[in-house]
This record gives sequence, structure tokens and C-alpha cells, in this order.
Amino acid sequence: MDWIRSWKTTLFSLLGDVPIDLRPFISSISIDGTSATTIILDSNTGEPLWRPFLYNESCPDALPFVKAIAPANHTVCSGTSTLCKLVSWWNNEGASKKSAVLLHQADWLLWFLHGKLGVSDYNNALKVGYDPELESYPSWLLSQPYSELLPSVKAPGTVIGLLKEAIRTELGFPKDCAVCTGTTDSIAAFLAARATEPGKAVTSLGSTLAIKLLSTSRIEDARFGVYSHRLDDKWLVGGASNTGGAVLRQIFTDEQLQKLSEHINPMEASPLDYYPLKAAGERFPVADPKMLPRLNPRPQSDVEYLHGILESMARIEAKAYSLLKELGATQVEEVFTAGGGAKNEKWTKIRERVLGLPVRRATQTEAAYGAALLALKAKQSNI
Ligand SMILES: Nc1ncnc2c1ncn2[C@@H]1O[C@H](COP(=O)(O)OP(=O)(O)O)[C@@H](O)[C@H]1O
Ligand SMILES: O=C(CO)[C@H](O)[C@H](O)COP(=O)(O)O
Repeated sequence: MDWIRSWKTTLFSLLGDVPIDLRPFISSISIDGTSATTIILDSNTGEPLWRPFLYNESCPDALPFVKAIAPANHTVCSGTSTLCKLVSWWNNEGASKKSAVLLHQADWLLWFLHGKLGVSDYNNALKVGYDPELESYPSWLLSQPYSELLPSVKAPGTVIGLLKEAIRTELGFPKDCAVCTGTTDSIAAFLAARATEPGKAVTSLGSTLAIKLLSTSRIEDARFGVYSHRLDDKWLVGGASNTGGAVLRQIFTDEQLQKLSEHINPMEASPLDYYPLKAAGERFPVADPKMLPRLNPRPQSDVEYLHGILESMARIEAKAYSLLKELGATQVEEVFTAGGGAKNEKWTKIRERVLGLPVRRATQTEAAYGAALLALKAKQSNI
């Protein structure tokens, strides 16, 4: 899969999909992307020096080097962290490369629009080691030889510059169309849900199962894949499991999911006990790169099978929320759902029963809506 080409093609086809009559009103653009999806670029040409490292890719070879420099259980002390990807590349390829820069998926796509190479946001930069509380990279990271690759970091929803003139004139966007720093996909989903009080949480049921709980306390423990993103003066505590929709899509089409779900009685507990994963490796609430998928025994009935999978995913979600409480986060009171799984009302009812909490579909379930709110906020604060 040529990810680089597909992401860039998708960006410009989306821009081209904006209705002509709405284009003069596009005053600000931001992008959310999968967290820790990492691209190493030539800082002179902007050309990728290596294939991208995807969000759930693990680089265990780098983990001992990262653990040797970072504080115990720091967010970067996970094989899937951006820092492990950077160190792995540096140890295998990078030492010979002088002019390189690291960007995350959202940063790299935004660069095509504003043209200033090397700018990120403190959500995307968390997993390379940026400290959003200090608003700087820590000294133990800046003292490393590869620190010269680290991007500059701004708050999410900060204007970086105006849309490049050539793109602006071709598309017919306004002269003052701003391009702003973005965020990660599960934070964008949280923003889209407009949950503003501590104790409110958003579970993103997309390809993965990502949890964000608004907390007054910052929690970080790589032993369980738990970290905190900054949201203004509060913290979004959580993590991302490798369970989720990507596992469902391996087994059922969206239409099958919809039809089979109609026959599930959500008030009846499924006796099936799975750990649904696409492949070996789990990030949260168990951080185990060797954890194997468990999706057997498969019953004759696909309705029972799907019920067992959805209930098992709900048990993982419940374990995640109780772990956050054990680690000192604000007690969860209500869960909003974002992502493709939010449309499944039977799953919502299964989750309410297993979590023992009110679970509601967010009014806006698309993460992109949250990115648009960031762009709006940036434009309003820049006037
Ligand atoms: N009715 C449904 N019930 C549960 N999951 C669903 C349903 N329809 C789609 N999905 C899942 O939603 C996922 C897509 O959601 P989406 O938020 O677009 O994911 P992402 O943005 O991570 O790619 C797919 O993996 C699919 O399996
Ligand atoms: O699973 C993912 C992709 O869907 C990402 O890892 C997800 O974005 C979680 O990372 P973060 O908490 O940093 O947003």
C-alpha cells in the first residue's frame, strides 16, 4: 500500500469535493490524523526518506534505547510510540542522514497547504516525547543526537499561515483562508462530541477502540498504555486498544453488521469470551506487543458470534475505564460514542449494561467535525 500517495491524493480530492458555492466561505482549515503515524522527511526537499510508520506499528528494537533515556513508564516507553519509531529509523538509517525532519500524518498533510516544513501540535507530538505542560521537549530528549529532527510544536488549532496561493486560486478559496495546527483522530472525536465537564468521556469506535476521559488530573503509565493529552487547562486521559472496527471489518461487511445486530438481544449477556484483535499486539488497557487475538470458538450462528465479539469489546472498554479510575483519573460519569460503531444501537445497549454507565451517541460522531471546530477556534482567536 502506498500510504504516502493515498493520503496526499485523498487530501486534494477532499478539497476538490467542497461545493463550488461554499468555497469562498472556507476561512480556516485543520486536519486530524492517526496518532503516532510517523513520517521522516528530507528537511530540504520535504521528500520522505523512509516509508511511514503507521499508528499501531511497533518498533521493539528501539524500546531499550528509549527506556534508557526516558523517565520510568513515560508515554514514549511503548514500542508503538513515535519516539521508538524515530530511534529505530535513526539506529538503522538515520545516522547518515543530516537534513531530516519528523512529522506526523496530520502535520505532513497540513504542510502541503501552508508550506512551512516542521510544524506540529502538542497532541500529535505527545508520543515523540513533547511535554504539553512544560510546553517544551524535555532535556533528556533534546540532548539526543536525533533531537534535531523534532518538529516545532504549537497548540492545536493555532494558525500556521495562509493557504498556499497556488492552491487557493485553483480551488477558489478566500484570500484570508488560514491553515491551522491539527490534532489526533481520537481527540478530534472528543472535541466533536462537545463534552466539556470532567467525568465525561468519549469512546471512539472506529478501526480501533480509543478512549478519552476528561480529567482534572494528568495520568501517565506506559505499563498499561495510559497517557494524558492536554486539552487547554484539563487532561484527556486514556489510550487506544487495537480491538475495534478493523476486527469487525475482517469478518463482516457493514451491511451484515447492521442486519445481524437487529437480532441481538442486548440485555442478555453473551457467554462467549474473546479478545478481538486483527493481529498479535495490544496497546491498552493491556500493553502487550505479543498478545494474540482470541476469536474462537466460533458458534454456528453469526448473530451469536457478533454478539460475543461486541460484548467482549465492551468488556475491554469497561476494563479500560476502571483502570483509569484505579490510576487516579476523574471518575467517568457518562460516555459518548464516536466513530462508525456509534450507529449500532444494540452495541450501545450492550456497552451500557457492561459499563454500568449511561452511553449516548455523540451528536457529531465524525472526528473531522472536531478538526473543523479547531479551525474555527483558530480563526476566531486570530481575528
Ligand atoms: N453497524 C455497525 N456496527 C458496528 N461497527 C460498525 C457498523 N458499521 C460500521 N462499523 C465499523 O465502523 C468502522 C469504521 O468506522 P470509522 O469511524 O470510519 O473508522 P476509522 O475512522 O477509524 O477508519 C469499521 O471498522 C466498521 O467495522
Ligand atoms: O488508534 C488510533 C488510530 O485510530 C490512534 O492510536 C488513536 O488516535 C489514539 O491515539 P491518541 O490517544 O494519541 O489520539
